[in-house]
Amino acid sequence: MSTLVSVQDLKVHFPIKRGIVLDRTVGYVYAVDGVDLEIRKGETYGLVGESGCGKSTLGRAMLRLTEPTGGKVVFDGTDLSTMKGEPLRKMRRRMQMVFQDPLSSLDPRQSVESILVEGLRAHDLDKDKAATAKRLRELLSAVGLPSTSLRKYPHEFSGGQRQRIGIARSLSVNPDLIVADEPVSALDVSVQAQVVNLLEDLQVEFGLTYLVIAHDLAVVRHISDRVGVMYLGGLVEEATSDTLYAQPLHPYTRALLSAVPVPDPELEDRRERILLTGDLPSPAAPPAGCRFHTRCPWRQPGKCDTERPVLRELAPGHRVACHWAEDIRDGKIQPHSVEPELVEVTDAISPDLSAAGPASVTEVI
Ligand SMILES: Nc1ncnc2c1ncn2[C@@H]1O[C@H](COP(=O)(O)OP(=O)(O)OP(=O)(O)O)[C@@H](O)[C@H]1O
Repeated sequence: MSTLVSVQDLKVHFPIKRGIVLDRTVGYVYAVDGVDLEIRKGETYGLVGESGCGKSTLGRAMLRLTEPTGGKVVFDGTDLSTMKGEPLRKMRRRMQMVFQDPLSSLDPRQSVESILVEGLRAHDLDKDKAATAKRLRELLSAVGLPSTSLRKYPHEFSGGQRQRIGIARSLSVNPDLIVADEPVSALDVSVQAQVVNLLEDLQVEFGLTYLVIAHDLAVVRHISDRVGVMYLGGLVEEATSDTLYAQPLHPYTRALLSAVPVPDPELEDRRERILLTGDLPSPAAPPAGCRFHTRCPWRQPGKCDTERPVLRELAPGHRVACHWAEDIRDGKIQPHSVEPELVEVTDAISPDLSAAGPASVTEVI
């Protein structure tokens, strides 16, 4: 499979401003801090991690909806980082986004017809009236809604139906890539599977490539060919879905998966449970060395707190950013309890960090 998107050392650092006219930069939120990944044509790449680890920012920076601070995004052979104006707008047609909350991403004052036509108009695809009308009917039928929906407004639909409208809108311009940011987490569990199945059917029908962002490991496992795990702005592990769930190697991935119950009672009894201590550090003051070392049950004396591990390939297609991944895999080192470290936050940057977290351990396990 050839590569559709290549992300190289991507960084998004949001400045923390102070002063009466916010003219002083007193620090940065390192939301995405050096991510390398590739998404292949036709695949579904799942991105998981705790709230605030930078998943949405990475997705938005890939589409240049958020301006990267550094690094490159190459889309189908073209470097997006240097594109501007009309060429960038044209390229955007090929990359669309589906959002978490369909109610807030659809304008309540617009009918479904005008929501869909607006998407087409943005890319000059609404010139022929008859062709547009036909396209709208096709789109609704593709997402399983009747053509009578065109005259209705978002509030007249259920959550699942609204998400179908959001999906139809993103499909309207014939994209190659869809970034779906928590596409089912705002929906009732009973309709989540229907929307996931719809996304899968549409992928086959229209030859789509997906980046699915989710905190729910079960959703990601079900839908993804490959999965990347993020922690504090960096990718810590990446593998095929089956490998990642069967043999997680990074301590953080192990902790995340150890929190997921297994339906088989015998396996459930034997399930490894790793309790992470301490809060997720602030992305404005990430720990030195390995970002996970302050909470890592496998942490060793030496380089964990001084040297940031690179993402390296341990087996074909299985990349891990941990100094001790082989020893963990071979059972040469065992988890131990971790004393939570006090992370110093200076007064200059602390008040604004409420938006940046912290997330408590209970969100992980
Ligand atoms: N526009 C912005 N300005 C400043 N900080 C931001 C901005 N957008 C995101 N952040 C911060 O960047 C970090 C990463 O946020 P992001 O939304 O990408 O994480 P996430 O993993 O998608 O979390 P969630 O699932 O809660 O959305 C957070 O600390 C967030 O507060």
